[in-house]
Amino acid sequence: MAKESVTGAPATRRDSGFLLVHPNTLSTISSSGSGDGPPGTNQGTAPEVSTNMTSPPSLSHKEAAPVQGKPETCDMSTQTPERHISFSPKTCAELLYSKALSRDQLIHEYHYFKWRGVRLSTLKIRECSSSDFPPRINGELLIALNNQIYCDFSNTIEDFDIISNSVSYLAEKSMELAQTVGESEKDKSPVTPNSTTPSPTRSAELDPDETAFFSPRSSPKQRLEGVHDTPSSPGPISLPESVCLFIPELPFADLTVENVRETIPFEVTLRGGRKVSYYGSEPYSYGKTTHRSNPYLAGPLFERIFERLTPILGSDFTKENYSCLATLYENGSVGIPHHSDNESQIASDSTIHTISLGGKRTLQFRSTTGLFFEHNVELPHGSVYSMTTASQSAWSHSIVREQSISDPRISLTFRRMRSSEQADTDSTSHPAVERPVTVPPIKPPTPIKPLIAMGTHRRILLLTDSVLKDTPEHIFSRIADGSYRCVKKTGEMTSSSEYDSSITQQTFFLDCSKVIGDIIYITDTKFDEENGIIVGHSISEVGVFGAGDCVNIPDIAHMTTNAAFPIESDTVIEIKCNHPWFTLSGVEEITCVLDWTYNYNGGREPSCTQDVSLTCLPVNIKKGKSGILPVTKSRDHVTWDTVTWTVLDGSGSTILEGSCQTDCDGIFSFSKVETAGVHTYSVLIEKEGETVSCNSRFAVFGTLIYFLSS
Ligand SMILES: O=C(O)CCC(=O)C(=O)O
Ligand SMILES: [Fe+2]
Repeated sequence: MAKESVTGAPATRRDSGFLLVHPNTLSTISSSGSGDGPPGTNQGTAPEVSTNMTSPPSLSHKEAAPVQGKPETCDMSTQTPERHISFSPKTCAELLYSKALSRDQLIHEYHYFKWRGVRLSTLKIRECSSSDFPPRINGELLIALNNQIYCDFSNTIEDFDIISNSVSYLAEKSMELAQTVGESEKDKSPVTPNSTTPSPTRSAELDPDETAFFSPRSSPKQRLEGVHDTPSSPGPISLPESVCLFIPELPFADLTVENVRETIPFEVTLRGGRKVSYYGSEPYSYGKTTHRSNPYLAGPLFERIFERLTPILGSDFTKENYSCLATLYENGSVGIPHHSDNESQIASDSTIHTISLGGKRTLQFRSTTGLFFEHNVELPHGSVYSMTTASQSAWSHSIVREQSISDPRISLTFRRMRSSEQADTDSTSHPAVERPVTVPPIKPPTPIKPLIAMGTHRRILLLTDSVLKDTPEHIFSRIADGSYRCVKKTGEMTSSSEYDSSITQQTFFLDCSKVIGDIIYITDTKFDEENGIIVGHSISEVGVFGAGDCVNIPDIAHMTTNAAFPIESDTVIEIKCNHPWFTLSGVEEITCVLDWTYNYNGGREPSCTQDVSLTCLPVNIKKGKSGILPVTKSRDHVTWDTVTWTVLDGSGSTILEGSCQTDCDGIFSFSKVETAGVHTYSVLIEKEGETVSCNSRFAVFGTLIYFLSS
């Protein structure tokens, strides 16, 4: 007996998030419209596809037909099988919600589906923070899987009876198996639980009174047969014989519900309205219910049951070995939810045999691992079905509630229990259900070729060392679509007193981690140590577009990276900042800022008209030092204006010239000046028609300029 509910398992298929996987084509297959789809499934809607996908292999599905000479499978269906499969809820849950699934794996899966041409349209990768990134991808995968991915294939459960941690693996695997489908079914040999040499029943030996429950009847057939089932989901045509078998004919057709009720008291009522009585030498607990050991009732009922079944099921089918849970379902509104009888008190190799009396009810099997299959098996009055150990480890079963049924039903379920001594000496619980779990290796799919990079997967990471609280937003507004989202600021200074000029080089790493299509903008703040002023910001841009398609637009000279271009999408880029006014510290993680707050210049957007002051600024550059020539005053004023500046010699000839927008803020940087040759020059600074001339003395060596005095 199992728990009353299966944690996490959906109540209905419709609710369950079953996954339909069609890895090898996304082009034409739609759901059958049978209503079996998962929530949100676009039934009948062709999924978004990549046009160059190959067609699915065409598969022939066998009609369900009993195989002669061996036990029948459980199939009475004449339905045409659906041409897709789904994964069981457990597998889905493990796959999509497992903590074991790393972020990398999720990203891997994500890209797998992208690569397969599945449009993961709702994922806003760039809008997520690192903490909710995996769930978002999970959600997206779930949607994608539910809606768009189908597998054209049918096979028996064993082949897919795996607990997967990789959708892509399953998808690839299913493609392989799709090629061989059909063959394996044919070759399956039946599993016959406790098969025995039949012997005649001994009912004739019973006291005439004891036979009152039972009509005289012929010997039952002495073998088990596969039950007949109706697949209620796409999947194997028959319920595998390794799951459930019937004793042919109806061994207890002569035993009525009323007969049994006269003997069995059904004193315990369980949740859902089932009434139970328990008999057996060992106690039995399931869910919150515990049954103490309880001797079998004397009298004809159990005597006769064992007499009839032992010859069929095997000599160990005895009252000593087997317990009986008798369950009364007063009518069709009482059922038993999906569960597996996998309690540790049940012997690991016990087949569970059930006599079904009264109203004809439906026994439903669902696979719990690997692919999803669902089978309905009708339980007519007087029938006996046997569930194998496999049925408990890889399947759940339930008695479906059917409101229209008014007849009561009684089931007598026999389990071989482990003895107390066994239980004491063997502390391992449940070998029966601890079947080896094959966790397929996470097999990387064929290398992901990004379908498109630029503009499609665009995410922009802004890395800044701003000495201000936040880097002004407009600094990044040059970025074409303005779609920057993420800003990384570490080691930022909050005041100029924190500035450490001894830091001349720092290295940080930027892990692009397969985020294809990223554009990474790296900003820095220029800080005039001598004057204690911030003189501007700069941006470096790195595009990560996947193999063969990368760009680097270094905008500033003082940042270098180790990255050879093009950059592979999973490259770790090392960026060195080797100027004294940088105070970048390590960048380990990327933080996405969703609620960007503009906090530069007291929140005021700089104005392009008022902020640049064209004045001759004091310059103090010493020999042996690097430095800057401030051209504009920019502590609080940063504009879009383009400023040009020219260094002129005494004769008016241009010695040096340059221009910058205010995001580089009119500076000109020096390398170390080792030798000073003294000359007098003038500097002409222009901005939007305004001109300022500062007559200053500079020492200029080649491209080096050394300021002497104004
Ligand atoms: O009533 C039945 O046939 C099934 C009962 C059952 O699954 C159980 O007792 O565990
Ligand atoms: Fe059960």
